Amino acid sequence: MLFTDTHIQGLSGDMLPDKNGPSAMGGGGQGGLAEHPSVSLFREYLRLKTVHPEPDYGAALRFLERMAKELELPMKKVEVCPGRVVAIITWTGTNTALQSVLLNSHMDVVPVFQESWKYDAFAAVKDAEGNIYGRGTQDMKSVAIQYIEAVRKLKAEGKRFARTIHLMFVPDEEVGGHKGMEMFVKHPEFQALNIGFALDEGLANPGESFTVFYGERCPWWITVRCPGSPGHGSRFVENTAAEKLRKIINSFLDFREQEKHRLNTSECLTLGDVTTVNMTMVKGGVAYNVIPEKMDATFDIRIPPTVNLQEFEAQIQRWCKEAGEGITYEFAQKHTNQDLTSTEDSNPWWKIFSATCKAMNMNLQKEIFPAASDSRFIRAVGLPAIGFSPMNHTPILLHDHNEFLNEQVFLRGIQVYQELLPALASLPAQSSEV
Ligand code: MET
Ligand SMILES: [Zn+2]
Ligand SMILES: [Zn+2]
Repeated sequence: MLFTDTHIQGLSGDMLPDKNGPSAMGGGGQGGLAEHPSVSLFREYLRLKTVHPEPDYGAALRFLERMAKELELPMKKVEVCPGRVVAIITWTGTNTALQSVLLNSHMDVVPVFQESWKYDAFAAVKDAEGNIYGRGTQDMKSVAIQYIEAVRKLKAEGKRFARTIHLMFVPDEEVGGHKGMEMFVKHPEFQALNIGFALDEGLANPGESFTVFYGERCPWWITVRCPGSPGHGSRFVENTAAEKLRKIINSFLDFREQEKHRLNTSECLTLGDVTTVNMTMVKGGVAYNVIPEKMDATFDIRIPPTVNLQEFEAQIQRWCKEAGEGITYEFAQKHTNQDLTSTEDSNPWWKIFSATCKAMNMNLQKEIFPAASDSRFIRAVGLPAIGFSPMNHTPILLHDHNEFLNEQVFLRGIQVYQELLPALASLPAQSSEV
């Protein structure tokens, strides 16, 4: 469906919460048309520097407090560890005995290489086509604002649903979630939310379809350490670290080549169905003419749910053994839960989610999420979760230079949640709940 100017204006008119609401934050717009207040709000959130390595979570939390106030909903803050706060805005349902719907988003974003960007990555510049540039436009500040704006609209219409809806904003997803969702799912406050189903981030789709994710690859971040004999750089020293490192790199990257070939020669495979391996750091050495006593290589490996993880680790052990004496490895990230969320009609949450999308003429492509999101921690505690960011006709640019999202695609996403939330939050009581 396409927006017309009238339609956008119509939406904006009744979405103005008050004079001090997001409309006051305005920011131009094209061709003399006032910018939609939801777009202005999105751009404001993009300008908050929640970027690693030192995200300004304070700014994000102040922003969210303001949102909760505007929505007239309570916001709870749970400090999972020092300086790491999870914020939850709750719209309580009429039947609190029922399980709730979780709308999750992370507040943090990854760093940028500013020299390679067309615009300041934290200025949220909008070009003449309505493309909004900024770190987090796709990953995933858009989704956070879409949740908020959909709830704002539904509340303004006087709606109320049986099930409670929680809007959750978590820190540190981009650095592994250890001080964020991984900790929070074990917290009593998480249990207390009584969640039945979760939505979290997905990926853009360049075509007309929308991609939805029912599982994820397991991220393994591994550093392999190769010890060796030191000596003068002019000699043929035996047992050097570099010789071992070369074999390690060859084993890992040969496997990378095989998997790449498998993906490229099979029509039915997507990135989420094969194992990727990338060497992301190499360390070692002190001087030109000193053979070092150790060298390290770090790999980012993503393993699909179909792979046997014990066998995969045994393969890594063989590679290390074959490369020489004394090689060790350690993990900075080793997720092992391979649970999937059912996309059969026997899963009532999936059934209502997919039927609601279908009713909006949205075509869904089901895939395994090739990267990792906080959904993996939600699934690991036994809850169903779907990764979904309503962005079609959009190139996949997360973590990339010039990440952008078009304002019309963004606004359409709010309408998508305006349909999805009532459907999910009105799902009748299930036999497991009574
Ligand atoms: C492995 S932790 C997740 C960080 C980020 N979302 C990624 O996929 O790289
Ligand atoms: Zn993300
Ligand atoms: Zn990311």
